[in-house]
Amino acid sequence: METDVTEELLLVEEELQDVQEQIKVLLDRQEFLYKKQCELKAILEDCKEHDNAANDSISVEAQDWSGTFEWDSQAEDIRFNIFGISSYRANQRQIINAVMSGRDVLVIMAAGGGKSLCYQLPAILRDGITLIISPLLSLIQDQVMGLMALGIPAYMLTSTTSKDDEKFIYKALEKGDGDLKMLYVTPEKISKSKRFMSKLEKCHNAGRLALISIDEAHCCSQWGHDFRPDYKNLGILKIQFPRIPLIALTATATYKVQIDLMEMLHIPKCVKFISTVNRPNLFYKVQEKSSVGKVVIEQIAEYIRSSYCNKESGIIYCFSRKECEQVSKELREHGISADYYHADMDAVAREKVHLRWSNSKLQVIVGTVAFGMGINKPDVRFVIHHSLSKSMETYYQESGRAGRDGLPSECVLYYKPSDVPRQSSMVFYENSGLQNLYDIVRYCQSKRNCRRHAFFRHFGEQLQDCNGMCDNCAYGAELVEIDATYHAKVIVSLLKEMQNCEQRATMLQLVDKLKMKMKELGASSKAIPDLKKEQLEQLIIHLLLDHVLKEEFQHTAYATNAYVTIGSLWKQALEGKRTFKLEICVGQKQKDEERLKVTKRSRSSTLETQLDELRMEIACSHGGIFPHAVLSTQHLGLLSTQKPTSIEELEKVIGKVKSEKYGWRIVELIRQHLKSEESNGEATNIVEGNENGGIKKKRKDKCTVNIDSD
Ligand SMILES: Nc1ncnc2c1ncn2[C@@H]1O[C@H](COP(=O)(O)OP(=O)(O)OP(=O)(O)O)[C@@H](O)[C@H]1O
Ligand SMILES: [Mg+2]
Repeated sequence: METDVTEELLLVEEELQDVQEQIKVLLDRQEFLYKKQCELKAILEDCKEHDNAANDSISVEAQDWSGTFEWDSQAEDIRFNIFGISSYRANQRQIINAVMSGRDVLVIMAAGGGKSLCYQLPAILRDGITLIISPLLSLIQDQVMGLMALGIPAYMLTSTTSKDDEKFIYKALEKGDGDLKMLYVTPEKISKSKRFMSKLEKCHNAGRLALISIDEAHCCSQWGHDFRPDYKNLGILKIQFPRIPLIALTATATYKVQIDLMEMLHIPKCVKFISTVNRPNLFYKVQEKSSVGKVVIEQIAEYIRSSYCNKESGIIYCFSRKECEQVSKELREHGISADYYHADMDAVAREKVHLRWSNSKLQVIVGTVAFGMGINKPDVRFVIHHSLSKSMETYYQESGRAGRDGLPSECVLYYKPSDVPRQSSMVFYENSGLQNLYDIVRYCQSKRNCRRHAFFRHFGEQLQDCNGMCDNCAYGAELVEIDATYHAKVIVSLLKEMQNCEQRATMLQLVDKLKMKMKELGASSKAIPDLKKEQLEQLIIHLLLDHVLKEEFQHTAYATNAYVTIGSLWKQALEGKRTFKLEICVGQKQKDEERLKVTKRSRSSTLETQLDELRMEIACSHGGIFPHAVLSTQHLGLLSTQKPTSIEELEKVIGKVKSEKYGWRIVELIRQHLKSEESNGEATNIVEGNENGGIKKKRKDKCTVNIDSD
């Protein structure tokens, strides 16, 4: 009798424990939902307020920013002849028109979308000085150097500014002396320098303050991913200079961040331009990662060698500082020009690596997340993630550093399930850290769904066509489905047993135990296939995402360990109420040829390579400006197909300013190229000189346009 009661008591206690666990899961969920509910209610309130505000100014809001404006032809002239940009990208023209009309503007445009032009062009068009606030010295230096190279009087007032320049700037602000069009400062200048603010005030009172631009504006908001306390004080600008148009720009801002920005910067009636998060030129791919480190490096090195033999620039993101150093060392051993960048290095060493890479003297930078916002290089052709990022948002931003010039580029994420616990033990204490991580894990585990669609869903945007620009759309893997319901059951029962003995297991330990258990059970038949280690890991992750399992964490003196235990829905698996399928890749259709077809724009001729070398040489001899400030990669492509041989022809491709500055070197190189082509008998062209020193070309090849300079 007593034993019966004891047994029943045990059962009841077990069930109670079970119920308590489920309650805990539900309470966690409840707390999460309450938080979400509060956030959504706040947003709804803001929406109502903004709708009311918008109704007040409905006549102005209805303005068509793509219409005709008095500054149109002057703007076109500056766009082409100064910036060398042949046409506007989406929203650029409308934004410029809104700013020129004196409106406050909020711009949300993906990385590389061309936000700088949206304030730099009006800055040239408008009379007076434009003040630009940017968070990082390196970003400011890049911008000022690029603008100076175009002959635009742009300056910065930072800790690195010389006394003479400082004097010049203050005089220009106070008295209107000297030629100053754009002034870059960090937010600290606004919040900490009374002297600067008083000079700015004088500039404004004399009617010489034309425009205020706040770049990387998400730094204002605590809800953004890169909050900077000094950005919080920028609200003062609109209070002190209410009539000066203000443009705030950022690559990503959730609705909550947008509302926050408008409030903090005091621009409630701003015109908002929100562009898509889509980066159509980026090819997204998830690559199965070997569990052997050396194999991964070999694969990455081979990928870079074969796909980017012209030393096109790339970034590799690693999980830890140690891994960065290791990966870059091993890549060098494989003949890849690579170096590392992380927060443990001193600022000078970091800057040196960054500069070598920006000048294309180093092909690959291997960095941690510390290698972030300051990256301004437009021609990054590939971003490889050696391990997965901590969220979809971080991955979007990190991978988005590829292809800022709009040309085809690749984003490859090397994924293996055993990388998940490494990340989860870092993020579990963050607000929604695990949920965010599991979102990107879902992205990695998916072998069928469009990668691009995952981004649209994440950012709450309507789905757009991928155009075959992700691995799953371009060459879907050949998959077989394996029924892993039995394995799931064994996993749960194993973990239950361990729980009863107060034992725990990491994912790797669980896989080992599982392999032994399956052997014991004699489970290796057609119905119950023998799964490999990686496949079992994949299944465990699948069960984690489905709440059948969950992760638990324990701090030790050296690290935080992640353990796998049973999750809220463990019973469904144990009782076989749910089937679990595992998708296994058995091959990929024409893998690399397909990828290369969609992403590679092979260099059409040696001319493009020669032009690339020339732009580097010119960059060096012009005070170390960046090669892309001399000619963009798009320019290289255009020049090598159009082959202009006179300054007049060249102006039609790269605009007047660049032609005047670097034109003869470029024209000379193209002429030499045409001559050597002719003497090698490679070309079918007849090339002859004309009296202007230009070269008349009669071409048979289809990609060349006939332009005669006389
Ligand atoms: N209309 C255009 N046509 C061709 N290239 C353009 C155009 N507009 C801008 N670009 C080029 O695109 C690249 C990225 O522009 P920009 O630096 O302004 O991007 P961004 O939106 O500020 O990106 P990020 O968020 O990364 O700072 C630059 O090389 C720029 O010259
Ligand atoms: Mg920018």
